[in-house]
Amino acid sequence: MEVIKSQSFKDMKIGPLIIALGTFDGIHLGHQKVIKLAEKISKEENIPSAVYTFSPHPLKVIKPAIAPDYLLSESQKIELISKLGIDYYLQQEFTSAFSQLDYRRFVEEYLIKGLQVKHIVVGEDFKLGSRGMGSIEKLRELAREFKFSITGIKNVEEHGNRVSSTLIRKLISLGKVKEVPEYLGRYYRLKGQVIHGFSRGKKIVGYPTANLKTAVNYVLPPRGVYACYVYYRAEKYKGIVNFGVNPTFSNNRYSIEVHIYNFNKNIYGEDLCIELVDFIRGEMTFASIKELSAQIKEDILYTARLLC
Ligand SMILES: Cc1cc2nc3c(=O)[nH]c(=O)nc-3n(C[C@H](O)[C@H](O)[C@H](O)COP(=O)(O)O)c2cc1C
Ligand SMILES: Nc1ncnc2c1ncn2[C@@H]1O[C@H](COP(=O)(O)OP(=O)(O)OP(=O)(O)O)[C@@H](O)[C@H]1O
Repeated sequence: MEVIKSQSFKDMKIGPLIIALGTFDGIHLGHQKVIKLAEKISKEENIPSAVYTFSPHPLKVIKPAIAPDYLLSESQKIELISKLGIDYYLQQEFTSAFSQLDYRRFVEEYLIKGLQVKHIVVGEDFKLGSRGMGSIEKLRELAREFKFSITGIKNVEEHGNRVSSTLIRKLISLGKVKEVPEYLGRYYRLKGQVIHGFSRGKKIVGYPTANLKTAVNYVLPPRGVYACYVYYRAEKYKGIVNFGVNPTFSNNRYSIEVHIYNFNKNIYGEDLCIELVDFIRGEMTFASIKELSAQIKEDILYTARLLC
């Protein structure tokens, strides 16, 4: 898959293309259906496929106060889209000027004249352009005028809920990580680099932990302990991760730290990916380090049985 990032795809002569359009933070079950259909049409018509997406998240520019944190880093998003067989990843830099572009000009100048788009796939309630004026009905009118095709996919739902990035963010922020795969299609994954903590884990508490500096500002679950799988250099391990400020100690600093089972390598500076499987307990303040260590021991035994 070719990755192209640009402020304007107006003059980018890479078409004709079949595109899936949207923000796509998560690549959840709804997104996957949209992208897979674009890929299928691309094969049938023998025209390359593209995912046309925006970065940063449009709300970071339009309404920063309510802009969400991310479900995916850029590299995770690119990897997932590439696995769906798409030919081009087109990342539109979402600037304030771009946010004011109305949907008609965007379609005409960027998609039709620029990229020579032949078919657009979106969700049926997708809204495009300045103030979200470009509904699927409006896009259908433009499709007739500019002679391209458009497919609006019926909402993918699970348990009566429309699958959306917003819903998945909410589940995570409520600690309901176990329910996430039903909408996301996989466990929620956070990627990061192992950095130095206070070096208390192994020496004082008795359990070594890898402190993670995340690749992006991920949506975070409530402070506490979670069962997880850990990926290190393509190997999968069981793990237990603590999100919090370690209130038992006085020098508080927010950290994401994971204890990997049966593992004793020095991995400072290396990349890890953790998959959140289940909530174990909230973060607690212990009267002594001995009590904290005893609780962690119990957490580790309990979590080992839970992960298979
Ligand atoms: C499974 C697990 C559970 C933890 N639970 C708590 C907790 O409830 N309260 C707390 O103060 N610290 C908790 N910790 C954090 C320890 O205090 C932490 O590992 C220690 O401070 C090491 O920090 P460092 O990596 O900065 O050296 C937990 C750590 C792990 C691995
Ligand atoms: N559940 C779904 N079913 C079908 N299509 C969907 C679904 N969710 C999103 N889409 C479509 O996938 C594309 C990308 O979605 P986008 O990221 O913009 O929205 P979203 O997942 O609903 O996120 P948010 O919750 O932030 O609105 C859009 O075309 C959108 O309409």
